[in-house]
Amino acid sequence: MTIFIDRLIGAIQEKNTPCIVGLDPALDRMPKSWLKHQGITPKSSIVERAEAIYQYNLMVLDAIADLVPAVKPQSAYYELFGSAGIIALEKTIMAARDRDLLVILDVKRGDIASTATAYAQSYLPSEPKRPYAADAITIVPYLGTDCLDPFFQEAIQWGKGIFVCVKTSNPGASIIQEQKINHRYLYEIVADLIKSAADQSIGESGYSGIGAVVGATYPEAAIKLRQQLPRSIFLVPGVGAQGGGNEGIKACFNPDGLGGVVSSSRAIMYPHLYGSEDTNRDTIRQAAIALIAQVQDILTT
Ligand SMILES: O=C(O)c1cc(=O)[nH]c(=O)n1[C@@H]1O[C@H](COP(=O)(O)O)[C@@H](O)[C@H]1O
Repeated sequence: MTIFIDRLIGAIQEKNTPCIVGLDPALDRMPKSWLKHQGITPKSSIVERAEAIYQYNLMVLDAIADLVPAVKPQSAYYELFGSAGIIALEKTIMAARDRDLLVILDVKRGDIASTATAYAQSYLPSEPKRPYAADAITIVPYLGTDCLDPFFQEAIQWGKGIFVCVKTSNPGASIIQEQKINHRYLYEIVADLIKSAADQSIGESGYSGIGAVVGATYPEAAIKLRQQLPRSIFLVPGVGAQGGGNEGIKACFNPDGLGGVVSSSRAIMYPHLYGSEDTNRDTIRQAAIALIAQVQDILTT
């Protein structure tokens, strides 16, 4: 069995980019012309809307599948439609796998040990054909080590990945994550909790799939965290729509040009909202190519 981290690093090297695309399908961001073409109106049923988000994802997947190593669906955009949305998420995961893309399912879960195990078994099952079968998930750390360990154990057992929210990209993150305890930031203490599981699960690629979410919006934190967790893979959001800069992206990578995946959702999925005249398969592809070029430039200079 080739474990998640080695498949991810292999796909990054094959596609020659650490950029990934977030699948956050929101009807109110989709072009009106596209919705009209799909027959979506204010009277459309929940099932029709959920099918529309799946169809939109197919357009995005077809535009970017050969360019990037992975996609990151955010569960909330699917849960919004109840069971129909869950079906749309399952179909999206399967469509991504069919296109040889790794799937990082963004669920940001966290709970007491017994429930954490159930979450991990739901999203990271050993059989790839199970619903929700993702390659990695995002989790939140604030219930403590007994919340983290079941996720780590399940992931290590089945060769999957975990991204712990260590320093998130949002503007309010510092109010909690930059609290100081004994002269150290809370995010550094959270990183300590990951280190031992990460060190015990280093793959042939030299990296560990026990990783961290580190926003591109906080370069100083990223520099510290890169030193603290040298072998962990970082999920790096906050580029594009959230304005994270080159410095923050660069800080998340090691000198070998590896160590992170740079994730962009809205700026890729909805080019018409970010300066492009239209959104279609071509403009989505162009948006992904632009991100890839930007990141390549950052990592090679
Ligand atoms: O885990 C994430 O992906 C994540 C972590 C974080 O710190 N900040 C963050 O924006 N995200 C996710 O990234 C997506 C937003 O990406 P953009 O549309 O590119 O800004 C949403 O799905 C967020 O939930």
